[in-house]
Amino acid sequence: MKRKHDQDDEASAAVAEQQPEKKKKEKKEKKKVVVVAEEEEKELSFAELGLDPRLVQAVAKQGFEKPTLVQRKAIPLALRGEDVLCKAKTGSGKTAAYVLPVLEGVLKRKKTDATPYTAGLILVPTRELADQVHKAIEEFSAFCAKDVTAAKLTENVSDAVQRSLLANVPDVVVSTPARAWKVVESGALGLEKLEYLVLDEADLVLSYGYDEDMENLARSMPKGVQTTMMSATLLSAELDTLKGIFCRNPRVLELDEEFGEEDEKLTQYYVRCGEDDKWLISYLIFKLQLIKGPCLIFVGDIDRSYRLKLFFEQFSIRSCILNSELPVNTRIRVIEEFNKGIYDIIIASDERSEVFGDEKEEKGEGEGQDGEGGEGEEKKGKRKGRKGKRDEEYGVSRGIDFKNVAAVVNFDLPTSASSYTHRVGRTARAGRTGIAISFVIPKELYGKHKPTSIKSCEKDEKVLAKIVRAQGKMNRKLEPYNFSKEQMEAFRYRMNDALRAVTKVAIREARTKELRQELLRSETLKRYFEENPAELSHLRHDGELGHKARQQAHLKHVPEYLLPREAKKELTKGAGVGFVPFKKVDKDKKHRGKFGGGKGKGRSFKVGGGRKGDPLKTFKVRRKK
Ligand SMILES: Nc1ncnc2c1ncn2[C@@H]1O[C@H](COP(=O)(O)OP(=O)(O)OP(=O)(O)O)[C@@H](O)[C@H]1O
Repeated sequence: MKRKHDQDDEASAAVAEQQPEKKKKEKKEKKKVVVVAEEEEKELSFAELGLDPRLVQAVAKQGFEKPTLVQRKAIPLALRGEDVLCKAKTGSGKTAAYVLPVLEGVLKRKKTDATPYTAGLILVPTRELADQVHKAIEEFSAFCAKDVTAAKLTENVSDAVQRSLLANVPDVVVSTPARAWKVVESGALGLEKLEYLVLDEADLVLSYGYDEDMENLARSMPKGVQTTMMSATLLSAELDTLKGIFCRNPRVLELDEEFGEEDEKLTQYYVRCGEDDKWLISYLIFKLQLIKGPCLIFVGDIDRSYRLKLFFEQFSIRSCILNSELPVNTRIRVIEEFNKGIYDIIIASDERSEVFGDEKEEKGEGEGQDGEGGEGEEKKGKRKGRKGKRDEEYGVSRGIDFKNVAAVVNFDLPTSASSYTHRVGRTARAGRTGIAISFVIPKELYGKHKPTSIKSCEKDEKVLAKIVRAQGKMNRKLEPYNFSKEQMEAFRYRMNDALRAVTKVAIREARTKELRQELLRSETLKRYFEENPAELSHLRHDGELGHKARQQAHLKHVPEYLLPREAKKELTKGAGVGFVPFKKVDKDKKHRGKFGGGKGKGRSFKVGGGRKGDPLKTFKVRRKK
């Protein structure tokens, strides 16, 4: 990729020659940043950061009492006009850290110059994220809506509509790189007066195959655009590429190290078990309500998500699906409804970050020898050409602010440590506590239960080792859990019954049915169907055919005699928000927040409603020695 500030080849070669010098200088710079950061450690308020009172008012309206670490560090630098390259953990408040300075800049300029032009461009890797960032801008500019306007370019709208949206000359545009380039190329969006550029989830913006769009966009911008780049996971190679393209001398903020173990709000467990056991354990966890509160379950692919949903339905466990096949409006609606508390369980297949997660990491950690590197190459080949019904701009584990998630369950482990970091980052956000549970298939058990086997789990143990290392670098740790086999066995026949009912045909039918329903709901297709009623009736008629998973009434209830005494109590108490522990509650430890939780080894969880018992205790859950 070419540099925005210097596209001349000779100059680039000269820059390359100066690399060692540059690196030394950068090292010094980085040290300088850490020192600056320490000096600024005083906990400033939003007003003290130098923000416009209208922005401060909006921030207060959202209930933000004081800036988070990343906001305290990044906002002053950005307000001073510096380029910022920032790595801070998931859920730490990066959105406000980059949005507020852009809004501040626009407001300040408008006091003396009201000329309309697009001054800020915020690039994000997915449409869901663009929608979320746009909403955040609307909230932060609630008290200055007349002075700052923003548009997002990710709606499923026609080019004409998008053109008219841009004809109003929004101050800030939020988009994926592909869409931004499309409108710049068509002349609908002018970047000649651009002042602020933000790349959120910066590493992913590169790895999503947006290279060409980024290159084109960089060429269309004036020199000296102030650039901010944010991510929770940035490897040094990516940092270098991004710095090379967009920044001259960015201030680098790496905020991970500043979190000690005592600050940790995320509790992480992994469960080593057989392929069918994870279905059994998941059934128990959700049927016995051992996890309460909103929960995200990640699975390896789309078919698997429907399979798990249908499997859960056999037991009357309700869940909804999120995947790249669903129309973008549906995905956004699902996220909104989950955040409003309409659904408690989302089963998400995170195909997109799965596809690109490994390559970077293999390179970054120098561990491409285990066979995954080759797979990466194959994936790379697919990257540009992969077109079809799945959305190329989909992603749920990156950046989406699912609210108050009590637990993230990696039903299928992701294939990279960075993908894991982002998935578990959907919980324990903004200072709340959260829990992550990951199923890991030991090598000797992989492929032993064909009906539930999935290729992506073949190297679970190797991936787990990488995850443990990566989390260790962030002062986080994963702890093992073992479930008592004997206690689980009583439920196994029910699980097998349910699994048998969820046939491939039932999955296919569920998948097409859901898609069909969403298409019928789609606003953009309404007019088309009005004009083509025959197509609509065909779609509806089609919906009446096909197969369903066999419904088995006896599975919907857990018979009394199967229930461990304490778990029975939980079921009859009804749903209450709170996490029910996997182990004995230590009476000496205090309740630490809405979902319970604590820190360090031997941490304990408050049982919802102050209950004494621990239902999972009855499963003889124990930590491995
Ligand atoms: N100063 C603050 N005080 C309280 N809550 C905050 C503050 N800043 C942000 N939040 C809240 O924290 C949550 C996470 O913020 P945000 O989505 O910006 O995190 P992030 O760092 O971008 O996460 P990710 O890496 O997953 O993208 C949001 O719900 C947001 O409203």
